[in-house]
Amino acid sequence: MTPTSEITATFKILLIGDSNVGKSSIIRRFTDDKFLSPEETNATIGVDFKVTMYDVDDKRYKLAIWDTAGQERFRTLTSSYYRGAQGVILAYDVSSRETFENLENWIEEVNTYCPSDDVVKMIVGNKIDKETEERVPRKEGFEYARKHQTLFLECSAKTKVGVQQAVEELVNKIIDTPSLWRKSSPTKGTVSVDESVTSGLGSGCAC
Ligand SMILES: Nc1nc2c(ncn2[C@@H]2O[C@H](COP(=O)(O)OP(=O)(O)OP(=O)(O)O)[C@@H](O)[C@H]2O)c(=O)[nH]1
Repeated sequence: MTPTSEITATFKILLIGDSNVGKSSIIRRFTDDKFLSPEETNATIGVDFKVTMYDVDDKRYKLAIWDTAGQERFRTLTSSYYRGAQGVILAYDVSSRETFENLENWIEEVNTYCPSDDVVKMIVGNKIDKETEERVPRKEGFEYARKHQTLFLECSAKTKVGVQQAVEELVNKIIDTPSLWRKSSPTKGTVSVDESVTSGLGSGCAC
């Protein structure tokens, strides 16, 4: 595939979920194919984001993936995180039932800030490499996602399993739902993007 350098659209994707479930690690694995050891990771403060390209069907999409703090005290300006987002990944840690149960609060937050028709949601159970008897069964995660009409996948940022698939499945769903991102642009014949996506980029740290 030789995608043109023209960007068809920019998508804003948000990762939310309890502290320590591995949101930053999922993003780092997806964008840099790296995993940092526990000693090397720090809690996210406020919000951070990474920008990466996604090529599919000879088209190029720009992904701005926002990494939000799980810790309440580091969460500020919550409503602005959601502005202009087309996709939200709600992450939990399969080895921590508490983080799974707290999805209820995160779903509520998404529903408060994003009308359900405006955003594609995906629930992701991370850390499947961890062997623990308390593991939240895959079936339970799947059923929960079905109840809330979201996509669902399990993954491990550590071993890489499922990470790329999770992000790509979400993005493909956004691409397949043009009403989420297309603004009519009859004269140019190209897609323009909600300006709040790109204006949000200016306020973050592109590290
Ligand atoms: N075993 C295992 N550990 C992981 C995995 N993903 C992340 N971790 C570890 O879990 C810890 C938390 O990871 P982070 O990516 O910082 O978690 P976070 O959700 O971004 O945390 P906040 O920034 O506080 O919201 C770190 O010690 C990571 O090394 C995984 O897939 N498997």
